[in-house]
Amino acid sequence: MAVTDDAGALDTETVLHTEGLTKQFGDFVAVDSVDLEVRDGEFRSVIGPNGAGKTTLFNCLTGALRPTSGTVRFRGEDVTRMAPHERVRRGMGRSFQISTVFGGLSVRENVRLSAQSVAESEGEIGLRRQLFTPTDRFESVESRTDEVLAEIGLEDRGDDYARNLAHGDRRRLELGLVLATDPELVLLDEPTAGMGSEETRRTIRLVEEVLADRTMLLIEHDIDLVMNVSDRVTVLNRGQVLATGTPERIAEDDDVQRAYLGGVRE
Ligand SMILES: Nc1ncnc2c1ncn2[C@@H]1O[C@H](COP(=O)(O)OP(=O)(O)OP(=O)(O)O)[C@@H](O)[C@H]1O
Repeated sequence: MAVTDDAGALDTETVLHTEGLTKQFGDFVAVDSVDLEVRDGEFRSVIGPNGAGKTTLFNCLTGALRPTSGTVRFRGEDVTRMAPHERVRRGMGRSFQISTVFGGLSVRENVRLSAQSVAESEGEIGLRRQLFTPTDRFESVESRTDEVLAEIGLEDRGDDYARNLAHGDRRRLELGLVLATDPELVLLDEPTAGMGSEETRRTIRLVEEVLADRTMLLIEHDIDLVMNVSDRVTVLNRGQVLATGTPERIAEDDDVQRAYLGGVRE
């Protein structure tokens, strides 16, 4: 029987909540009435076979795509029709399969640009911080940049061109760009796409290490990879939520076994 931990589970504070989220391309329903509820501090993975609708769902969450119907709420606020940068400013940080690092800029400049994108102006941290977290933890974009460089372990590489970073360090920098926006919720779309198995494991460890204290929604193709790091796993199949539950329950779920593990994967 399918596990459905999401249903009505609003006991802990909800960070991200989708209801009936649907995206059609013509007659084809890529994301089909998805209800998701991600709780404060949770590490949630969304997995599914090729074509399940994971990236389309991700794009509806970030605002890159407008859903056909349904809602996306962040901290209770309806963000369904909000532009991507507005969501980032509210605390929905995201990272894509495609690198957003500028090779011709220094490591520091890359991080600073990202920090600045959520700041109203130099020396001032953005809307969300002013509204919700009156703290002097980050006095300026510069101090935020320093902090991020330390968090990702690249403080000694700040002046190097990003293009000169080794692959692993580049991954660190990519996560740093997300961190620089000080996200409350981190949305990651297949951060290990195109990697070999060892590098994949290293990257997932890095995600855990760097982003451990944030609420996470990780889109991932590889079911095995997310089992050790996730609090809960949501399985998508043909655009629909097949099951949501702890990794242990998902591993035992018959529907998941059939749809996902039963040879649908490449
Ligand atoms: N812009 C588009 N126009 C038409 N169909 C699309 C479009 N984008 C995605 N699709 C279709 O929607 C379905 C879901 O695609 P999506 O990329 O979201 O799946 P996925 O789970 O991320 O797959 P993968 O693991 O292969 O990346 C696929 O059948 C895809 O062909």
